[in-house]
Parts: sequence; C-alpha cells; structure tokens
Amino acid sequence: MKSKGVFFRLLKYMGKYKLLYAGLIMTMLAGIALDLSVAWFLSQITNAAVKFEIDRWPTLVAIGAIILVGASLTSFFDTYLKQKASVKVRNDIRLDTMDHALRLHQDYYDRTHTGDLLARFTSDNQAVGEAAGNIVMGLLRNPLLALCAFIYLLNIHWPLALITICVGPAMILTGKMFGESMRIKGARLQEAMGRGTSYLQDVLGASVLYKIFGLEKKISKQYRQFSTDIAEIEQSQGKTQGAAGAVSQVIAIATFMIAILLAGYFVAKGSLEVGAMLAFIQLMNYLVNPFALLPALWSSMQQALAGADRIFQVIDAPKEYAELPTPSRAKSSFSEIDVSSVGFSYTGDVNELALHDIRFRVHAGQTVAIVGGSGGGKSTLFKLLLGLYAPTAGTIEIDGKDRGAIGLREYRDYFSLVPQESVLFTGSIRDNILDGNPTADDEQMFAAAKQANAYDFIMKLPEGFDTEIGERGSRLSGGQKQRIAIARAILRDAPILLLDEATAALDNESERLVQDALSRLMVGKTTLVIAHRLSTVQHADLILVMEHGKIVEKGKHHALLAAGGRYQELYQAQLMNEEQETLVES
Ligand SMILES: Nc1ncnc2c1ncn2[C@@H]1O[C@H](COP(=O)(O)OP(=O)(O)OP(=O)(O)O)[C@@H](O)[C@H]1O
Repeated sequence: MKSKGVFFRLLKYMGKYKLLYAGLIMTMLAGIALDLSVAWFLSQITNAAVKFEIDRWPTLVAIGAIILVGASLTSFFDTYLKQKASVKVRNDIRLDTMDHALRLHQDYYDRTHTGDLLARFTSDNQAVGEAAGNIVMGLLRNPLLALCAFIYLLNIHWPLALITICVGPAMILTGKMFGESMRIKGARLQEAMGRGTSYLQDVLGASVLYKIFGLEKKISKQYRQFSTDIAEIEQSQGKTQGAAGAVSQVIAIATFMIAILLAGYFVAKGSLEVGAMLAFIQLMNYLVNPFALLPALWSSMQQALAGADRIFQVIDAPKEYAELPTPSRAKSSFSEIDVSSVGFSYTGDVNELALHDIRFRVHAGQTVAIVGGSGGGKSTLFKLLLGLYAPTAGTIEIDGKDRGAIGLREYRDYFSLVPQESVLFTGSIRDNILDGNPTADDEQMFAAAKQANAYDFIMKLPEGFDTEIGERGSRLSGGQKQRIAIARAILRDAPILLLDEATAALDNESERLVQDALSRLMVGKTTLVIAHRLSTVQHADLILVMEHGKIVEKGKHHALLAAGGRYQELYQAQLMNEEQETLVES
C-alpha cells in the first residue's frame, strides 16, 4: 500500500483520541509561543542593557520567571500527552490486530510463520506507536515553529528573513532525497526482524531437541546470519540517516553563517538594533533547527509506516468471519455426514490436488478409521471436515446441508477435536478444561476429568484444578496433557469427534490411561479417527485407506484384509510394529 494510504489509516486510529491530540496541539502552540518569547526577551534585555535602563530589571526578571515556569509546564504536558496518545493508539492497533488474527483463514497460518506474525504484534507495533506520538507531533511542530519564527523575522528585518528562509526548500529536498530510501530500508528491517523472531521461536521452543542433537553451534551460526542481516540493514540505515543529517547540517550552518554575517553588517551600518540582532540569532535557531530535524523525522515516519503497512496486511487479509464469532455451543445430535466427490487443492491449481474424488458417508454413532501412508491426505481431509478449508470440488454435508448453508460457526459446533499433540493454553487446568464448555459447573468439570482419567493426578497437584500449567503445558507430562485435552473434549460433548491418534508411544501405564479415556470419550459419538493402532481399525465400522489424496480402498477390517490389497500391507506392517514394541517393553 502507498505510504499516504497507510498514514490515513493510522490517522483514523489517532482520530479516536481527538481530545488528547487537541491537548497536544494546545501544548505545542504554547511551547512555540514560549520559544518566540525567549527571542523577544533577549532583545528586551539587550536593548535595556545598551540603553542603561536599570529600572526595567525587576519586570524583566518576572518575565523570565514566567517563561521558565511556562516552559517546564509545556515540556511536562508535551511528553506526558505524547506518551499517552502513543500508548493508546498502540494498544488499539494491537487489539485490532489480534481481533483480525483470530479470524484469519487457516491458509494464512499454514503459509506464515507465527514468528513473523509475532513481529507484527511487537516491533512493528512499537514503530507505529512512535509515529502516533513523537514523530507526528514533531512533523507538525517543527514546520509551524519555523513559520512563526519566519513571520517574526520578517518583522525584524525582511531582507534578512527572506535570505534565511531559503533553508526551507533545501531541507525539504534533502528529506525527499533520503526519505524513500529510509522507507525501503525500514520495510526490509521489519521483514528481517520477522524472520529472526520466527527462527528464535522455533529454536527456543525446542531446547530439548537442540541439546540432545548437539545443534548449539549450528544454531548459533544460523542465528548469527539472521542477526547480521538485521545489523547490516540497521548500519545501512545509519549511513542514510548520517548522510541526511550531514547534508541538513551543512545547509543549516551555511544559512546561519550568511545570516549572521549579514545581520552584523546591518548593525554596523546602523540599520539594525543590537537587541534585534540577538533576537534574530535566536529566531534563526528556531527556523533552521526545525528544518534540520525534518529529514530525520520524515525518514522515521517512513519506517513507521512500513511497520504499519505490515500490520494492515494482517488486518486486510481474508477472514473466516466478519466479526469475532459468538462462543461455541456444541450441537447435541445429527444423523449423517455425506462427503461427496470432494476434491481439494492447497494452491487452487486443479493439477495439484491434495484430495481427489473423496466420497463416503458416516451415520451417527459410527466409527470411521482413516489409514494410509504418509502424505496420503488424511490430515487434509480433517481440515476440510473441520471447515478450515473449503473443498475445491464436491460437497461436505451434515444432514443435507453444507457449511455455507449452516454458517461456519454453527457447522463447527458439530465437531470436537483431539489432535495428535495436545495443545493447552497458558492458564490453569480449570481454564483449559472449561474451554470445552465455559458454562459447565464444577460438578460437570470434575465428572469430565474423572472420565478422562485426569481427576486423580490433578487433585494431587498443589493447587488442584487451579494449578497453572505453564507455557504450552510444559509443567505436565505428555500423558497428563493428553488426558486434560480429552477432558476438554468430553466437556464439549459435540456429536462428531475427530481424533488424530498419537503416533508417539507413551509408557504402558500412561498409554492405558489415555486409551481408556479416549474410549470413554468415544461412547455415543460419531468418531472419525486417523488411526495408527490396530485395535482402533479392527473395530471401526468403516475403514478408508488413503494414498496420494485418493481413497484406494474402503470397507470393514475383515473384508479389506481378505482383499489382500494396500490395507493388508499396512495392517501387516502395523502388526509387526506393535509386536516389536511389545517385545521391547517386555
Ligand atoms: N498447507 C499446505 N500447503 C500445501 N500443501 C500441503 C499443505 N499441507 C499438506 N500439504 C500437502 O498435501 C498432501 C497431503 O498431506 P497431509 O498432511 O494431508 O497427509 P497425511 O496423510 O496427513 O500425512 P501424515 O500421515 O504424514 O501426517 C501432502 O503432499 C502435503 O505435502
């Protein structure tokens, strides 16, 4: 997006705090008046001194004191209000980003590293906050101060004032010259930071893996590359900023010198008072300094706008819902799911189908096992069933209606999910189980925990259900996390359960507790399970064998085994696996 468009969008966020910005503008105007009064004050003191007007001194001291008090007050309010405005705008943008991120299509999450999204919430947000406070006010105050100083200068000595104002166009040109380059470097920097944060997130969340595999040196080397990229862009930014600063300094000093030489000349000729010359010097500062600051402010604004653009990309990305959906209320029943000629492509290209012509029907209460080799399309089928992606061809209907007719939230209310790796959120065990049904009371929560074989271990924890589980459940064992996730699914009590069986074996006792919990969860439910266990497939009402995105065999265990096809191969392989596991354990 063009930086102008980005700026106007940022302005909308700022517009919510009109009073605050009105206060800031008043403070700014008072500050400028005080600055100018210092020049006037200088001229008064000098003229009184030159004319030996000693009796004016008490008044001059009083004026000096008033200027001092005014300056300290405006300085306080200026800093305080700018900070307040910046914090409020940042907070609103952060909340808005979250509000939109929660509604993004799964496709966005599958394509984008979460670290990159995190950078938009952190470093980009920080840059935008700066823009809404210090930078925008600086961009307003400096030209206005320069303009007021110029008008005052015109009053003192107009030919001198006109010579001095030449600094303006030269500085604006400098700003333009370096601003675009700063904006491009700013965007590159934020992207590099996004990549660095993504990498950090992967590595710091996998401490056990890098310790065991001895990857410390490799990771340190790779991170050096990310860090060096960031440092190089920052250095290059420094160069551009330095060059912009140097050019503006040269212009400022040259203008200053010419004006002073001329002012001195006019005093010597008797056409300018000494007091007026002192006021002139002070006013020159107010004219030249703002122009010297403008290029740097302008480039910081460009950099902040590059950050804002990255945030607005998240806000503008296609969403699943127009508003945040109402909390889920699981459906109580259904009769049939009909998957009819479903085809799907992640890329939208019909030549790259991840699923081809998938057809099957499930009746309430049945268990369907989905088996097949890696990359066969099992998880993709789950994603479609859960409404995370829409089929490219064909339909998925529940009781004769597809998700378009039912509405996405309501469609998802038919489902509960137990993923392969249990995901728990930061918070207490209670919070996590109640995610299944926030309206459940303690009795229902305890009953769910008991069914999930989780109650006893939870009660042994120091704070029972109120125990904080730590980041991603890090303070719990794998089996404990799974049982909490199962308790959550039990409390949800949705009629269709999608279960991705864990491939990683737990120890015997833990495995038994988890399996037992899962069988209780499945009672009375329709279950579609990506199955890795023989016991699950043997008892399924329907087995779908998936290879290369197609259902290559379909039926019940004995019939498929007798057919001697792909299912039999998979079954034999799994049988050998489980026999080996039993041998290792015994
Ligand atoms: N987000 C994605 N974008 C593009 N292609 C994808 C995406 N996710 C999966 N695929 C591709 O779709 C195909 C099916 O993958 P899927 O994860 O559904 O297989 P799977 O049967 O669940 O495999 P596994 O048993 O190994 O988990 C694979 O070729 C995979 O590379």
